[in-house]
Amino acid sequence: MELLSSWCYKGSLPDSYVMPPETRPGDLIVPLGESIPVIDLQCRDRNETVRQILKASEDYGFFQVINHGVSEYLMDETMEVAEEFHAMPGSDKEKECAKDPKGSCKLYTSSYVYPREEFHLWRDAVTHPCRPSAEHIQFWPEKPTRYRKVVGAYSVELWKLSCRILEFICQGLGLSTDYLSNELSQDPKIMINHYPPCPEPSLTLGLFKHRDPTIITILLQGQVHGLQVFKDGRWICVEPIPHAFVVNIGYLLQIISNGKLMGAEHRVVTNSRDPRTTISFFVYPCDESLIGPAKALVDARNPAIYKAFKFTDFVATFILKPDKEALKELISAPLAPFQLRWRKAHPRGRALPELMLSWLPRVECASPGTRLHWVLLIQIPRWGGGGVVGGKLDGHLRHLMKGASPGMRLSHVATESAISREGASPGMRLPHVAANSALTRVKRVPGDASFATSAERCSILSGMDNVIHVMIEDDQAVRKASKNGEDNKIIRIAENEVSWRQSCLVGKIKNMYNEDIVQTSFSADGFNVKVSIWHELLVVIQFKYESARQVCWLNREHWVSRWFDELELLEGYENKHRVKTWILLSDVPLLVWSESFFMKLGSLWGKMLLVEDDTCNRSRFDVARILLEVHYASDIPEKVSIVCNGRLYSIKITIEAQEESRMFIDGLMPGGGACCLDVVVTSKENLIEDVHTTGGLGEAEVERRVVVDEALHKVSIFVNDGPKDLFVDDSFGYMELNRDVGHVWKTQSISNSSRLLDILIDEVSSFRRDSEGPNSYYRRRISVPSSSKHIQDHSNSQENITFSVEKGTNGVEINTRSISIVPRRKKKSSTRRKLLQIARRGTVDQANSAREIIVGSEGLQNEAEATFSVGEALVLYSQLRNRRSSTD
Ligand SMILES: O=C(O)CCC(=O)C(=O)O
Ligand SMILES: [Fe+2]
Repeated sequence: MELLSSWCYKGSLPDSYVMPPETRPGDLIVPLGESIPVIDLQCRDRNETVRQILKASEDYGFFQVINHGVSEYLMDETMEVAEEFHAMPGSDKEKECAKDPKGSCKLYTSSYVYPREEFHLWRDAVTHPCRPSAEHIQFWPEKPTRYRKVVGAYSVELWKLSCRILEFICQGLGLSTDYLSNELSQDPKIMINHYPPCPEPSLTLGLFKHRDPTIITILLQGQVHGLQVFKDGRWICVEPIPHAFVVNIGYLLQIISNGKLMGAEHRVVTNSRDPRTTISFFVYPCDESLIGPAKALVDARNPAIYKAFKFTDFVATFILKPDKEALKELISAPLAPFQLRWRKAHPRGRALPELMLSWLPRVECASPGTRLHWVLLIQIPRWGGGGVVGGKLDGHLRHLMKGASPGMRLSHVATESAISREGASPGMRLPHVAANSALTRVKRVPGDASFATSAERCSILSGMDNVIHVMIEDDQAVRKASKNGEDNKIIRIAENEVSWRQSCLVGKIKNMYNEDIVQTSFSADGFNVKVSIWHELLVVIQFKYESARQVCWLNREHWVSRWFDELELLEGYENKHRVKTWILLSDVPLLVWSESFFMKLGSLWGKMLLVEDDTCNRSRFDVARILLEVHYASDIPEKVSIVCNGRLYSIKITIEAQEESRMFIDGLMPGGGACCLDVVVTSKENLIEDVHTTGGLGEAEVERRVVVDEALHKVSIFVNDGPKDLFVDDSFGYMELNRDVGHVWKTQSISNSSRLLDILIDEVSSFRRDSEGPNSYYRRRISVPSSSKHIQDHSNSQENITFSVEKGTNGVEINTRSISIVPRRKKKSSTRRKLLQIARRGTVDQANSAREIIVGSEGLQNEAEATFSVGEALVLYSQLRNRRSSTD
């Protein structure tokens, strides 16, 4: 093995240096533009430095440091010595590097394994350990004569610099600052690389694309270009900056950080003009050190993706005898079966979600910006029968499912492709999939399986977290990958499996319609479409052909104005769609209680909009409230763990309210979650006083709410109460009433077989005391544009319906009607909760010239009951009307 620098100046590039085409640098002009971050270590604000370093380490795995404290004179001197060393005759270099019988100082060309190499690299290198210097310096070269002195001083300075940078990184990761200041970083080595000018730089490389097998590497790269970093499929040049150091995260730190930091891949290209000499300071662990993800960075949501191993074993498989399979075996954590997250609230109905487990892997797609969501449904035989529904299951996925947990049975896997509907028949005891896999909905039938308690489910689901990567690839790649039996952490989806999205639109149906109506109307217009529910207020409209979608899209004005509030192409919509969500955080340690903490925390899952005043002002510590904008409320975990001062704290997260969510008339969210009104509290004092006099609620239970929006939201309420025949489809009494009164309520049935109705009430109004005394009562006010004629018509009623006249809030006397209802039988369990929810919601007062209907109930002491009564009132009213028309 002859050193490159001994012969390279004569002649052309030998064949053994010509790389295979896919490895060659080819066009050597790598576009400038993006560059790796440059960080000033003299910055006074330590936290800012930490932030910059962490961000660069996450985004690039590379950064440059300036004002790092190492003397420029020493840097220059060391570079001179390095160049002088490589300029010496080969025989001298060999002699200078052979002083240690154990071979600690190594001189080689290309790589350690030159004789076994298929292709050689265009470089020479010398490397030796440098700490503790007393132990090693005796084996270092003595020529050039100042080698030991200068490189010795340089090693000391670089050691100090590396310790500083490691402390910054530890702090940024949330580890103790000395987490890496032990055997993990105690065995640094110097390597001096030399890349002579190369006759054919486009055909060969100075170093292959690689990750350093280090904790970090600090490189002095001199003035000659050559180093390139691979990011997002492109090569980025690392610009030489005079007297800066290039720092990169090594593979080992990637593992210790459990993948949070990136051990970025890089390579060295050569050039035909200038020799290039660089000095790497590799921060290595001691041989026997155990490497593995830091415990503090691992939890249920971030399961360990690596396992612990001995550094020597790593060196053996990564450097000495590179073997990808063996390396993977050595470092990869065993696969947990799959990641499951249980979605608490089903968007469409209370009874539906109970068995629904949503599986929302972190997704990596081939095309940036696309995001796939998977919903996975598991049926557990104990809780309901049923078989496997939808057979077309990705092989990898099926494999993953095996052994999920004894007793579990896979019933249904839905991807975004409409694959799994077949086989499901109405009435089947099948949980319902809707949220993320609109096309797989199976209609629920009353009397579905009885469901397990949440505690049972949670215990089954615990310990099953793992992250699955989903990729979209063309068919060929899929076939190839499955032949190779590739890592089943990656699920490959053939491009054609997702191309159906190109024939879809996504829309928000106007409140008075439902998906069945829209589907019928599309058919009437000659479009063969399938309309499926997606998220809470959205539908996906799938056309048979992309061209049909095109036609509809071009005519969208027409469609939108008739049926939809919004209509969009499906592709890309997922990333755009966002919902506002209030989040309650309980058990927050006081140690971290600050606005900035909450801002940071919320930003983990979406865009932080607001930290509630009470939280900022520390008016209460039992719970903190923040408002977030997220893609999916299900992106928010149920629990988050934070480490502070070395202690682990668990913060409980409750999704409290969601913009424009629907809720049942009893104040419950479909699915049993909390309700979601955004309303303005006009006066806290009033509210408290009012509530006091009802005798039902204590002051402490009344809570001020923050206004989300200037405008008051429309509120949708589901009514699931009332005589069956009146609550079917559009034929029930409400519609009648609405038409007469002037579209007071827009109604919507959810499904043909269901008695759930959706009533949109334009405005929710205040608790209002109408009179003093024992018979005082509170009313719920609903503003509607009503016809006074109609009201007059019915101003005398039997059946407990009475009408009265009141002053409008704008001072104009208008006709209003009060429907008094006999109080319902007292509701048991949830009444108090409802009451609290309503009470918290507070009052709304809005100047409104509209006529008003007040629905209250004498003797009723809470608005929840009154709310219930809306339905009842309407039923009574429509009965009354029916009777009247039959007597007419
Ligand atoms: O010489 C360079 O620019 C980079 C050297 C390098 O990547 C290494 O030594 O691992
Ligand atoms: Fe490297």
